[in-house]
Amino acid sequence: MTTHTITAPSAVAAQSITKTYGTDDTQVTALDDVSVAFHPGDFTAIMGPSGSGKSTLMHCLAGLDTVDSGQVAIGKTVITGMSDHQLTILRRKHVGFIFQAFNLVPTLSARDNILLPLDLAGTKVDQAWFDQIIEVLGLGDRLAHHPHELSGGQQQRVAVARALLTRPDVVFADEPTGALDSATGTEVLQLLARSARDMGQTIIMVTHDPHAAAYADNVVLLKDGAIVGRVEDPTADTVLAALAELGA
Ligand SMILES: Nc1ncnc2c1ncn2[C@@H]1O[C@H](COP(=O)(O)OP(=O)(O)OP(=O)(O)O)[C@@H](O)[C@H]1O
Repeated sequence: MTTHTITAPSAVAAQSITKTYGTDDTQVTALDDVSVAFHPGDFTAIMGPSGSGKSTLMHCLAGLDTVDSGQVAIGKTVITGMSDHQLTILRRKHVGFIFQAFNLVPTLSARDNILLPLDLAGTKVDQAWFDQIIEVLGLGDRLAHHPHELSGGQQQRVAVARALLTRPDVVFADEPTGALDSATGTEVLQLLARSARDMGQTIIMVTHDPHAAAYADNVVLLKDGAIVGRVEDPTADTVLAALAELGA
């Protein structure tokens, strides 16, 4: 694999990325010359009105979608221009995902779901790290259970464990509490905040919920495919005010 290194100490960085969908009069500029860097150990929320480009940005940063121009780097590796195969391998080792719908494999136990990315990457489990994550997430007595035997919150904790186990450069969380009741959602958000604070995990979370964003260290605000602001040390109130200013 050909890799290029960049000097910036970012976990993830985008340099002048542009992404359009469609052609001619149906053309939509989903991302318009976006540059942004996410520092190691930071928990960042991406917010903005519907259609502002949040999902597109996350997909481009994660190497799930290509950019028209500009560059994306994960860790020290520029991923722009990589083949699908190269991206798949890179994602297995360097990126974790947490989705609203959990995306667990129904036929596998919680333990095997958590170990799946390591198995796919052919990497040996770091048992001490596994034990620590399981303890922090309170999953010790649930490891033999299958997803349908777990509550929504437990399933999402399994998804969080799966995302953290490879010690990825970055975890992308897409509305991770969208399918959870508010108490369980709070628990998952606290775990994410803790994994950033205590484990140095970089987390980028797309959310519509100002209360969820308040668990992040900072919020990046998108509008019409461009970054239009940031909220540092957000609270639900400061995020709501910033969104109101955007007309969201
Ligand atoms: N596959 C696609 N084909 C055509 N247009 C698309 C595609 N994906 C996204 N878009 C358009 O790109 C723009 C940004 O979409 P995106 O899904 O990134 O926004 P978002 O902020 O995540 O929205 P939401 O909050 O509603 O999920 C929108 O105008 C959308 O219609």
